[in-house]
Amino acid sequence: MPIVDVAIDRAGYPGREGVINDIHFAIEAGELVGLIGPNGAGKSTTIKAILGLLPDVAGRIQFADPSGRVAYIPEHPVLYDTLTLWEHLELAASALEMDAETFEDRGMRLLKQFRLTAVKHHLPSSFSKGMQQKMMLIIGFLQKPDLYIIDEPFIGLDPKATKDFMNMLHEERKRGAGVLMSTHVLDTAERLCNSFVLLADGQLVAAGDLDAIRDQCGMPGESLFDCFHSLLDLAEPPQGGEAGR
Ligand SMILES: Nc1ncnc2c1ncn2[C@@H]1O[C@H](COP(=O)(O)OP(=O)(O)OP(=O)(O)O)[C@@H](O)[C@H]1O
Repeated sequence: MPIVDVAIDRAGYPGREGVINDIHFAIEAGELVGLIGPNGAGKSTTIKAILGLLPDVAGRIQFADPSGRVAYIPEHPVLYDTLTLWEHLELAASALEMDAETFEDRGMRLLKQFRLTAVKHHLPSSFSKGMQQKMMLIIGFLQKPDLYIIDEPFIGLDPKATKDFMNMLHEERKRGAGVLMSTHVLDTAERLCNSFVLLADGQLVAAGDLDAIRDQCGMPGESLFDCFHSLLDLAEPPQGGEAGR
């Protein structure tokens, strides 16, 4: 059984119930699934549905281990103005009921890997965007979860940090963790993800590995970027002007 089997028939918000419809996919152990789609396609709504944050979800979201851990790393950092970086990690560790020795060891190692040891006792509210994002990633890695759900990790990270982050994620996948990662950076997604879920206008447009996506748009050998745009054109014919008539 996959780490999570997502079968959302319909989900949305109070007063806007059908934002996403018929979104079905699974995340297997060790998989990195890219959640791709234009602005407003329903990526964050899908993530919220999986996390159980929406009041009404028609369908079924089934975890292999219902008591397993899910680490959600949001696109926008969540910071406490008066806590230092290390205190943020301590807060996360205490919520996870992690023992002090494991926390100290893992926390220090992650600070080193993300090159933040020197600012351990600084306030993250004074950090750059990328440094704040690294802190959120560290909090995610601290948990060693069964499933990572990561919302757009690449925008704030510099190339070195991106590489370090991907290496760490690779190690976690070898351990058996699954990853769902929403991103607009399609060339990076093409290199890293072994499977894709393409959304447009709240619907699943295509899903599977790159070859399956290529088959679905009839473009063998093409890039994810080109397949994605071809599928979007099919899903949403141009509107207005001559083309829309
Ligand atoms: N809290 C909310 N209440 C009502 N509608 C919402 C809410 N959040 C999002 N929506 C609507 O749901 C639709 C999908 O939005 P969502 O945030 O899931 O898209 P997205 O694919 O994550 O977009 P982006 O790439 O811009 O982050 C949009 O039409 C948006 O206006």
